[in-house]
Amino acid sequence: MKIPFTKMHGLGNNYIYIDLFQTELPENRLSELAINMSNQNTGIGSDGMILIHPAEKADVGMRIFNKDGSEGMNCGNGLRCTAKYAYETGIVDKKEFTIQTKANIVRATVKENNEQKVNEVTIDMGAPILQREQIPMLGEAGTTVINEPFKVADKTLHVTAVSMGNPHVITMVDAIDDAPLTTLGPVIEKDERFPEGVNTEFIEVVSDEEIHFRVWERGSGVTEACGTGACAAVVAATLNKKVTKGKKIVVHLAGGDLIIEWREDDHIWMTGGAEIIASGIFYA
Ligand SMILES: N[C@@H](CCC[C@H](N)C(=O)O)C(=O)O
Repeated sequence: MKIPFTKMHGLGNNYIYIDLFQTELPENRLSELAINMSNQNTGIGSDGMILIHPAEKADVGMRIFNKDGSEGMNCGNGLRCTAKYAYETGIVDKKEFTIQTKANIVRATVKENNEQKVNEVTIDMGAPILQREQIPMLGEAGTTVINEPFKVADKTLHVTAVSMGNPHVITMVDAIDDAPLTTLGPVIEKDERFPEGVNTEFIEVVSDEEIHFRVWERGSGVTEACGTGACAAVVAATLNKKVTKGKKIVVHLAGGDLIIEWREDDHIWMTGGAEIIASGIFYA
């Protein structure tokens, strides 16, 4: 099989994008394709694979597969790249349009530079989900998980759990560089209290408008950035009274900055860049 692809990144969180408006892929090989394309030695090398496809209820659809072949429900950086691709290739012919993911339908707004290239995308990501059983996380149904003691390995963390359509567990630390990302990230990802696995974030809240952020992603490990994670981090910081709802927060990720705003109507808005790296043919 010869598969045309475009590799794109949002703050270094990089995926192989396949345009299903142009190409067909067999459903039963998607997971294997994601694993093979993501391999940096025998594939293209990436954090996973994203399919851009026609959607029934939105202008365009997006599906995300992690590096290990598992399918995610949502991807913030992927949404901004999908928006850029859809606008620049003419899949959509307006600057505000909708994108359907497995989790929900979001609204994207693209901004162009002088060369008619999209250099900034804002997404209304919708409202966060806080009910424990909807994250999902084991424990008493109907409760929320805010600064809850969580024993893991020989440590007790205090975690806040948020779903942005995909599950996130956030721990606040005093110094981001000392966060136990690579030691506890893989352990928490597979912890049985998260029956569907979890994306693990450590954050250092610097002020009412600034957060440092590092992530261990479910299915992909350490990545440079996670858009849904940055949204979840701002929700967690707000619930823990470290930042104020309604303010624009700069989230510093390893690959760059995102502006996140949790508005009074409960919707979270994410603004940041999206870049094309390369395009070509993958021989599967
Ligand atoms: N990098 C993404 C999230 C990708 C999916 C995640 N690993 C999951 O399995 O939930 C983002 O930018 O949000």
